[in-house]
Amino acid sequence: MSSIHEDLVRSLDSKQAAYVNLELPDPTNGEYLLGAFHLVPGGDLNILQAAAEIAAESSTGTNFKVNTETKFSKTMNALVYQLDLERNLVWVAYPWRLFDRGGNVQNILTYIVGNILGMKEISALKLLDVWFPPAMLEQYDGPGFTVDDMRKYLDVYDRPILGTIVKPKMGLTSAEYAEVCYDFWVGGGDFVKNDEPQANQDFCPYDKMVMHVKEAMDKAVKETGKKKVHSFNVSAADFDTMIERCEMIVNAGFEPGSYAFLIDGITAGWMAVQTIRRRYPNVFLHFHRAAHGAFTRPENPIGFSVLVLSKFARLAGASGIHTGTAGVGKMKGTPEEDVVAAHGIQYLSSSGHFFEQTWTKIMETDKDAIDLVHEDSAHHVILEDDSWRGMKKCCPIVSGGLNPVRLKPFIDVMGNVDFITTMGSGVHAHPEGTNAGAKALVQACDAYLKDVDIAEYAKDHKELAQAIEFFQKT
Ligand SMILES: O=C(COP(=O)(O)O)[C@H](O)[C@H](O)COP(=O)(O)O
Ligand SMILES: [Mg+2]
Repeated sequence: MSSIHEDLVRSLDSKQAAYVNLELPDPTNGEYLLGAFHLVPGGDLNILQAAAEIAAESSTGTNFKVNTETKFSKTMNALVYQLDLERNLVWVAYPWRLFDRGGNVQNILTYIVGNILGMKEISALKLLDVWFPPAMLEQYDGPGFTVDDMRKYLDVYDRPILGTIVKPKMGLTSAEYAEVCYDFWVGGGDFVKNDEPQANQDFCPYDKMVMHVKEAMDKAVKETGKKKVHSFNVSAADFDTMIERCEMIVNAGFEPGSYAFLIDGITAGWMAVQTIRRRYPNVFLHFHRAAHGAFTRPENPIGFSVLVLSKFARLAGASGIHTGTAGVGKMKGTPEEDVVAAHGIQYLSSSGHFFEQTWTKIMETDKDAIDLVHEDSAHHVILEDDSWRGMKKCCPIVSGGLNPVRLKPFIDVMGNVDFITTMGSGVHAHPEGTNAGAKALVQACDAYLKDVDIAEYAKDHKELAQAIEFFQKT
């Protein structure tokens, strides 16, 4: 241990010392969930003292050593096990026996990004990356219905699933709403989502919206001969209403695979996410992350990263989560944030900001399973049979502010096409309207797949030419 670290350890009081072990033999021995935090002390404490207070408050402790602790309770203490003083980074190991049994994600978050974000002892505290041991992954659902299942339903492979959000965000009647869906679908789009606040507004009653969407989808499928998908926001005031909305959709005659359930995962909550995952394992669970910016924006010193949010969404069973456009669209974001998050949830094994996460529940002893694991051409680890052994993939959903002109620039940053893109203004602001907007999106995707520059391709694809003219000038 370096002398600086020895000095810091000597500065700990007896309570703090019980939450630090800079010589923890093997943090990856399977007992611990690991977290890497950026931490700047906020008061008189040095970084190790502050980190110890964080470890205490986010596991078994409080601000004073209590007389009621026991020999066993001390074994549940989180432990600060690594420091990087240059970058103000601290690593904490959480005995995952601390967490509620039965695969409860909100319980973990209550510990590791709960009270500690409010403590006086920090002026900056951000959970940048998290690592789950294989034995822990066994306890969590992971996704049920994946984007691969959606691809099979749509018969769409080797390209992004092309989607939109109906705009205006709110204010259309249910019939007007469904008409926009129809225009997009017959323009060649695959996937339409409710916008994240769409619910049971008096001017667009939920039951009528569902019914009109079904009619529009049937018409579009008949005319195009292609399957279509609609993602319904089922977030609601309470679980009964949420389930009622799900059942309304299930009983409206939609083909299995043609609908997804959208949950505003942060404002509706993790229990809503996991309830839907468990009640409807064969429905694509679409995690919209409205309000995530309060925690994840790169300039926010207190919160957690897009990668952390996305990893927990996969653990909870989201089939897809919005992971951002890496700054190509309208939202704040960078490739280091958004693309790392996207790769962190769509592969079986990937490098995060600080941890290599392998999403297999394969135990070392499960030798026959190991040879099912191999690498694809991009050296991403994939599991031959994406069965119980591996936690299924979670699909990046890429949206905010994209348009046909920005599709290729985003793909170039993303490095693959295995995502769903949902463009709102990028379709409905097209000078010739939604149907032309959809055609422009399809044409931009075709140009990409044919490796033709969109300006070239636009020469004999008018909707794309109009989109370039319109979106490039803005
Ligand atoms: O309605 C939209 C996008 O509409 P538009 O395409 O008109 O911007 C989504 O709610 C944002 O994608 C959320 O952002 P993110 O996807 O980053 O979570
Ligand atoms: Mg939206």
